[in-house]
Amino acid sequence: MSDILLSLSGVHTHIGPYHILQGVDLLVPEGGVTVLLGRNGAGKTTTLRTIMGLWTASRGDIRFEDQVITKFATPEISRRGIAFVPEDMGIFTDLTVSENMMLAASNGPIDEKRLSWITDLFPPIGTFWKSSAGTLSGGQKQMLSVARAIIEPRRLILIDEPTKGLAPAIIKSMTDALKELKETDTTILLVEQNFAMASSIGDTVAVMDDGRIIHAGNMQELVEDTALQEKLMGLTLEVHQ
Ligand SMILES: Nc1ncnc2c1ncn2[C@@H]1O[C@H](COP(=O)(O)OP(=O)(O)OP(=O)(O)O)[C@@H](O)[C@H]1O
Repeated sequence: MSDILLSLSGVHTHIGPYHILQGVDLLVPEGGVTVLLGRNGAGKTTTLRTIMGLWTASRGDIRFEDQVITKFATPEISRRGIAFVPEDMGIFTDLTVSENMMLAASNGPIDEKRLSWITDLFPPIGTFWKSSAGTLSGGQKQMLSVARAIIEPRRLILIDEPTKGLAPAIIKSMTDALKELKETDTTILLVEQNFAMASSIGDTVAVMDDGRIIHAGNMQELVEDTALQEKLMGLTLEVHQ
């Protein structure tokens, strides 16, 4: 079995008076892609935000590598090598693509070799380097958002629905880029509702509903087990095939 890079055990998160995560148990093995599936409102984004310290778990433990990080502040979590690509992409639309990238590089100047790898991965980053990020298409903004997150090497990247609202050709470019990223030392925890995309890239899968994980296992097993798919799909998943 692979080593576990990140684990959540019995994690509860309250947002104001609302009890959103109700005992999340999740294991993210080191290397490859873990996909988090589930219907709208299941708690996927809240799970990512809780890992990142943007919400603080009211109960339970989050362990990253050999440390409990549950109560760490977001900058500390980020320093340990976890990056977050939020659903709204979090880019600065008034700044140029290059300024967006420079601001994302917290350890000083951008490493040229890494930047050239990133522009190979996402060609629009190079093409529109001097353009305002606000003028990019939805797919290009999404690419910029992922590019910012990986401007420095990361141990783990949390990506929230990177294909939402994108055209099929752009979904393919994004999927190809994430496949290449997963061949590096970066582990990916991906929230994705597009099962065709999720199953083409995922190694392990967890399905959420009502603030809990209701299924966890190998992605290939879920792909082959149509009865289980139907049971989970009926409950939670949108299938785009
Ligand atoms: N800031 C907030 N204040 C109050 N309730 C919230 C807040 N953020 C999320 N929630 C609620 O928490 C629940 C889980 O939301 P979350 O965004 O984690 O779900 P999700 O699985 O990511 O769904 P989606 O695919 O729609 O983003 C929902 O019922 C949502 O309304």
